Amino acid sequence: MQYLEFKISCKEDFREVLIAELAEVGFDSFLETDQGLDAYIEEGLFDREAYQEVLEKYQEVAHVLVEEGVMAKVNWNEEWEKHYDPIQVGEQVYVRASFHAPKPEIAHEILINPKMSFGTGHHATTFLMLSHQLDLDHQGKRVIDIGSGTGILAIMAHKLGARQVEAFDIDDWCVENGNENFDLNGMSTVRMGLGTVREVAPQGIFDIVLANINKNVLLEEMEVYASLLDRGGFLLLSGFYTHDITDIEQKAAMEGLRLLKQKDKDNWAALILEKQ
Ligand SMILES: C[S@@+](CC[C@H](N)C(=O)[O-])C[C@H]1O[C@@H](n2cnc3c(N)ncnc32)[C@H](O)[C@@H]1O
Repeated sequence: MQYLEFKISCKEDFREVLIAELAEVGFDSFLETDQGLDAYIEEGLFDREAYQEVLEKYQEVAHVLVEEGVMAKVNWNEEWEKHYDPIQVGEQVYVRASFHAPKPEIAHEILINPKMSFGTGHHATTFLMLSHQLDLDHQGKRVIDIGSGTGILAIMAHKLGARQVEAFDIDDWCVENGNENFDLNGMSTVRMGLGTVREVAPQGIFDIVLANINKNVLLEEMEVYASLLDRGGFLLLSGFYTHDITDIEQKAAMEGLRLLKQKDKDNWAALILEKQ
């Protein structure tokens, strides 16, 4: 597989935001550098217009240093080992890779070897979703994770006692990596599916629906999420900014979902909504 590499100069404060935006248009790997970011995308997936739209949005803070150079596949495991530190969420959750030392004193340890997928807990949206999950009783519950990335939220649900966990993502690299992470966390009976919620068309009804994607996808798919939930069930959403909460809340209300709780970090928001 050939990759395009973009060297983007970017102020440190905006790196996370830019990574999230570029991930949405198909970039799947990032390395932070002294000057900003190196961002990578599979050659066949590169959509110049979508990429330029993101950079234009952040033109105050980001510019391309060097246009793409086609390169051979990078050894991401090696790169991740250099750049990925464990992270703790509250008192009870510790996210680490298999090459980090364990912390047995913490209640829930999540093993993530991220490779090319999004979801290590470092990004505010993942962190907020995990924090919301800790506030919800998962014991014996049916949980579905839409846009699962590394599978981190699905794994959290399993660790918190969910009896049924389903997960899927539109990116086949995430599916491959997610399944590896499920195996690492004792979830080898759970397999990540490939596709959008409409394509996968999950069967049955759920107590908790998790979706950390982006504003447009969430608004567009909200009615499907609502239809998957049992009455009294919870929808956890993230992937949008605090200034988008009203739009998300209004759309949710149209689908019979009431806002229960909100958290934010670095301008990113995450909500818990309840199905009426
Ligand atoms: C922001 S990441 C979240 C990953 C992980 N769930 C987390 O919380 O860290 C969003 C993920 O959603 C996937 N995605 C984007 N659009 C999607 C869609 N319509 N349906 C399912 N997955 C989607 C992306 O491939 C990406 O892995």
